[in-house]
Amino acid sequence: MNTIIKIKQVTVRFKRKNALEKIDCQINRGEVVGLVGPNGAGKTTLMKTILGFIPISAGEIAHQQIKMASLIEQPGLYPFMTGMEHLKMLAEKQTTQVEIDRLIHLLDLTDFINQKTKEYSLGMKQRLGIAIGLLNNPDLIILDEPMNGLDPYSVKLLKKAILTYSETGTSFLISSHILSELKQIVNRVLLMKAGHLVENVVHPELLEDFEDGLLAKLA
Ligand SMILES: Nc1ncnc2c1ncn2[C@@H]1O[C@H](COP(=O)(O)OP(=O)(O)OP(=O)(O)O)[C@@H](O)[C@H]1O
Repeated sequence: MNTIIKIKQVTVRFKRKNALEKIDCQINRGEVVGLVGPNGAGKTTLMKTILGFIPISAGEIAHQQIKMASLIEQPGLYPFMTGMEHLKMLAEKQTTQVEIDRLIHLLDLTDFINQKTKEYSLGMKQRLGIAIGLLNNPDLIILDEPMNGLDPYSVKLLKKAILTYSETGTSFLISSHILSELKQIVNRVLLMKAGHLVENVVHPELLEDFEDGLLAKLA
């Protein structure tokens, strides 16, 4: 298995509190990893630390030269630019119009892609944000609560996009409060509580059987 990032004994300390406590985990190429835990568990801190936005207090994050993308909170969009203008502006040289059109189709952005983003609903912004994240074929994309505020159709599109891209080698780290929300798409689930990784569920197809026990661990 091709590991693209390895988190070794990572601790993050904010003032007097450890938000992450000796976290050990890894993400493999093409893997969809869920990160589940209650409020304050440390999910966002772990994601921001992997992205290099938060300094590590102890431990190490090792990775090869990989391209990372993220969607944490709401996407930063320019209100007076259209969705298409965003995609064209942010596309790297090697990203073709065919790839842009594929993303527009996959996330069903066609009807509003030429509208200014100030006219977008929350769900439309989120779908465009995910398209932007996937735009330049990152090795790893980190999505913090991407299903928050999405209607069932948008959730379905997002899940399809995740599965499509993971099949061609993109890895995903996706956080959620809700274990069941991730069931159909993840290869593995990391459970976090109070800054600790409490479980690494390698057979998410068994989540159903163990869900009550796992939820009890998070309570
Ligand atoms: N910049 C910061 N300064 C001080 N403490 C922080 C900071 N950011 C996060 N924390 C603390 O670190 C802990 C983990 O927070 P984090 O946002 O990572 O949790 P989370 O699992 O993403 O929670 P939620 O599901 O509510 O988003 C919390 O106790 C939080 O108060």
